[in-house]
Amino acid sequence: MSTRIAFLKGHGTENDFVIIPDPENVIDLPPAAVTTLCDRRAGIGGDGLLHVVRSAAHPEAQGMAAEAEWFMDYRNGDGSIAEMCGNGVRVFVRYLQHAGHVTEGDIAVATRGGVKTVHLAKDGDITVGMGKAILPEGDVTVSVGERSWPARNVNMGNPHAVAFVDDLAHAGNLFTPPSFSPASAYPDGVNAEFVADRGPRHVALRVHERGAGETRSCGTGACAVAVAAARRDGADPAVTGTPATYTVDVPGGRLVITVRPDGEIEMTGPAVIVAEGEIDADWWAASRR
Ligand SMILES: N[C@@H](CCC[C@H](N)C(=O)O)C(=O)O
Repeated sequence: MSTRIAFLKGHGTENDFVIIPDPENVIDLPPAAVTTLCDRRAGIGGDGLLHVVRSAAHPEAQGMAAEAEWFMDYRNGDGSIAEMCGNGVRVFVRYLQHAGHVTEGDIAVATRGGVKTVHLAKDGDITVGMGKAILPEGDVTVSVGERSWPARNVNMGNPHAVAFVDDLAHAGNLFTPPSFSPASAYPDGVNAEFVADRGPRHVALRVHERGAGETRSCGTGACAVAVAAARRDGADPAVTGTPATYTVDVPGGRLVITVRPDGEIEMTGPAVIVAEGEIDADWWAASRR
């Protein structure tokens, strides 16, 4: 492996990522390397890492290579692997555009949550076909400090627990993860969204992400929230036959989510490349000892 490793930094509604372009999948990225790169003091800093690999070169994506040239090998900032990242997939495609790998149009991206179609315009916001949500049955309670709320399970490829609250401040500082009852509800961990109403079809959320802590946004989380809100509001498109569009404010900006009668979900939001550079070879070598 060459010691010259390129990186970029990007964000989507301030959910920020270290981007490591590695088309042929030759860079060794064990969890410790990911945590070091995502460290905000000793590394580059990010909620997660987007490892950009050709699908044909990655064992987890070879089966999707005929449909999607590129695989988003997404890692959480703590080094763990997640199935999907909604903000990440927009930033991933913004990177592909920046690098000249794709131009405007519909871009298929392989993820662990399946192939996603991303609509890319020359500039402006990016729309992603996020697929359908699964709503596992089961009563779950989420607690922060002295407060508890019922939570709705929504799986967007990755797991979410959505709780409607009167005031986002009631979720506390979220320095520690919320707790769940039953404690066995999420054996693989969960992303927890706390949601407050802002107006008709307009909500705001805070999120505690599995593998990252509180972040400024979560794209899959915003989709999970729109699905849960539509059910709560009697606007479930599967029942009404009419699409439901929700504006979801996150601490880092705004996402717009549309749920269609067939269950397909579209997410629209920004994606920004902030910087690019080269990782210092000595730092990289020392950080891996
Ligand atoms: N921020 C992401 C979600 C990233 C993965 C999540 N932390 C998990 O472990 O499932 C998004 O924008 O969807």
